[in-house]
Amino acid sequence: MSLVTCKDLSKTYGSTTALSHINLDIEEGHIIGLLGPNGSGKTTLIKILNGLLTPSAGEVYIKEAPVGTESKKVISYLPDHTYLGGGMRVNEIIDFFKDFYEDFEPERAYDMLEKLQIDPKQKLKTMSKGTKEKVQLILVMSRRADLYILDEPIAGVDPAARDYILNTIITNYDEHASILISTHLIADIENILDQVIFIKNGQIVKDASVESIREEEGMSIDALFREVFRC
Ligand SMILES: Nc1ncnc2c1ncn2[C@@H]1O[C@H](COP(=O)(O)OP(=O)(O)OP(=O)(O)O)[C@@H](O)[C@H]1O
Repeated sequence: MSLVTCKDLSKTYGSTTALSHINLDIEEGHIIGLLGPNGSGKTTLIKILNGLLTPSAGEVYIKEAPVGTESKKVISYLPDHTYLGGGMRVNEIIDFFKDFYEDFEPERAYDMLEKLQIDPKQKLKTMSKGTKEKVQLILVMSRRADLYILDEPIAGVDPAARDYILNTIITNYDEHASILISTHLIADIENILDQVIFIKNGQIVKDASVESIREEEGMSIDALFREVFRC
């Protein structure tokens, strides 16, 4: 089943066109990189998929239904900024997630916290930026969702922890789920991707499997990105 379908989707902010006639299909069982330069429309697209922005034109379906309460239940979303109240302890946030999301599995969250040596009793506001990001990613990946949408998941995380986190991402998701990851850290992440979407000035300029790109272009995704988007 198609997890995401966008038909002729456009978004404008006043006179700025952020997305222009996007047609997109995301199927089950893929890890997809949403890649593009600054201001190309990645966050706008992600916010529309999560119902935080409404399209100016076109249609969006999540599992064949319009974006709404039901689609929010099947998408686990990591935004590009901190959204959790700083005064809470991690274990309190875990309790909150457990009440809020039927598909949240606390034991997975505690297991990942332990591996990353994060104390569940610690308050968020006393944590470093990178640790806070790790906590948020752990929470998002501890749901049994159909679609994970991660907006810049590893930007503030140190390189040693990135490997663990990426490994956690690929080992913790169900084979019927898909993950859409927006990032500028392509070299770090490309080994776990099997599909990439290149977006430029609000338009999709490439939507292909990583395998076909490596075969046809004979280069890494990082190298191709630098070529396509050379300034
Ligand atoms: N609230 C807003 N009001 C007006 N213009 C906006 C707003 N949000 C985004 N834009 C514009 O829409 C375009 C797409 O922005 P968007 O944040 O989606 O890009 P992005 O690919 O996520 O960028 P980055 O990689 O820098 O995070 C840009 O031209 C941006 O200036």
